[in-house]
Amino acid sequence: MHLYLASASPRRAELLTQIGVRFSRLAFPGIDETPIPTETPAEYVQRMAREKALAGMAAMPAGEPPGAVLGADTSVVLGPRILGKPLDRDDARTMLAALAGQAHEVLSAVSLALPSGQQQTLLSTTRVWFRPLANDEIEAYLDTGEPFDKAGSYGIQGGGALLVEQLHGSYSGVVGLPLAETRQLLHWAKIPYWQRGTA
Ligand SMILES: Cc1cn([C@H]2C[C@H](O)[C@@H](COP(=O)(O)OP(=O)(O)OP(=O)(O)O)O2)c(=O)[nH]c1=O
Repeated sequence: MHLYLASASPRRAELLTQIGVRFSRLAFPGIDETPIPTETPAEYVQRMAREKALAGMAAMPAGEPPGAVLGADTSVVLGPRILGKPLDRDDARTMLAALAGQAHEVLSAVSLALPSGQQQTLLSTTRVWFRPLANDEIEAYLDTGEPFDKAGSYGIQGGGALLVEQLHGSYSGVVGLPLAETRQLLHWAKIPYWQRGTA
């Protein structure tokens, strides 16, 4: 069965390519990412991943071969707060100052929808420890431009690696696509990985 990736994130496409999966990217209209006040962060990221996969399925252009659609969502959670992508530099600064010297959780959900209507969603939780950060370091990191399209305002796969002291969980989950869980979903749908010639 063909696989479609319902994501605009270049990181998710790179991670799928890394594990040797053949797929096409699907352009789909954004979904409403507003949290429901009563849902937990774990419920929120799983709902987002599920809805992205379903929106991708609904937006599949007529004439395309039927296939499975993968969607994913990543949020940074600090205490009761869900930190999404920053609105602007001030917002990114506030997030980084809050994360400095603390542990937080990165929740990453991945969801696979099949043409039959079946769908499975899995969640990965990773604990990340940031070292303490001086204000001028936060400004210097903001100057790299890296924080602005990333949940929690950092990218562990880039210069943000220097903010992190320790991690317990899934590195790929922090980057945006938890690969152990993704492999389980691919296996469930009998979609092959470790294919040659995808990288
Ligand atoms: C914490 C962290 C997040 N991120 C990124 C992963 C996601 O792309 C982004 C979180 O936003 P998401 O809303 O999960 O995804 P997205 O809008 O980028 O892409 P999509 O089209 O699939 O909805 O933050 C990193 O790249 N590195 C990190 O260390």
